Amino acid sequence: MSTKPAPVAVALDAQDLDTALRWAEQTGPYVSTIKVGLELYLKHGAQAVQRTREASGGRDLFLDLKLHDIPNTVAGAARGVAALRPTYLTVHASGGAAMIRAAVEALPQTRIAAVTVLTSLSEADLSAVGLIGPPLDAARRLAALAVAAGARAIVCSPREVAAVRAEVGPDVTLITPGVRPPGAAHGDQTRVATPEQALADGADLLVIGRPITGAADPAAAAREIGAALARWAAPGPPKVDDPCGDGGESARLLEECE
Ligand SMILES: O=C(O)c1cc(=O)[nH]c(=O)n1[C@@H]1O[C@H](COP(=O)(O)O)[C@@H](O)[C@H]1O
Repeated sequence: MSTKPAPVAVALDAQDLDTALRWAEQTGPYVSTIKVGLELYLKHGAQAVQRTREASGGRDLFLDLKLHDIPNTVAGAARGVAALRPTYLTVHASGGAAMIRAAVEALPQTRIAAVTVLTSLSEADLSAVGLIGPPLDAARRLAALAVAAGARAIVCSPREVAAVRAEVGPDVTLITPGVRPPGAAHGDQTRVATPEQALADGADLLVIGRPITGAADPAAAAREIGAALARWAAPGPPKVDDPCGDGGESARLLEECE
């Protein structure tokens, strides 16, 4: 059993601070990072960040505020959270180059992470909002734009991470939500893959919420995911789980065996 923190950001998506604190404490030993997002931050603010970080044992902080506004406002918002010293802060890449650069310049010690195409959106959802074509094309285009504007991290679906890696090179941190262990419910996520596949395709950090926090025992769930990733990283086959039980033929994407 591995107890080394896995490259996982556990999403503490709760409105109840005690619940978030419990999750942070339970999962902290097994994950590298805690993610505080809109649900917790808007209800409890900076104290939720400080307290969950403490409860996690001082894990890295991924502050997921998905800023998306004019450059001046985003710069001000980024400066407003500077005291929290987040490792990562998210902005929407579709806010454009000037907005991304404003965040980067406002918070030079933080890796500004540009969100490309939300993992909940299908190709049909995208075309309904006027983005015609496969999500992969938009993700690649937005990632290139964001990195050129100074973003040092990109958030994308694990389905697109290999193409995004090819686009932005080795030095950018690639973060993938939409990660589901074999058999886990997808919920509102559409473009998903397994933790092992996401790493195999080049992800540096996996964002995982409900498969951990929705488990009867979040500590055990986080530990199990970490152990599976450690097994995967160990030398020798097999390298990718076989959730379909077909010898790996359709192991690449979970939906192919559902
Ligand atoms: O920026 C994010 O973290 C993010 C981007 C994205 O495209 N999709 C996405 O699900 N997320 C976040 O990742 C987490 C995923 O949670 P689960 O679906 O419960 O694993 C949530 O906190 C989302 O806000």
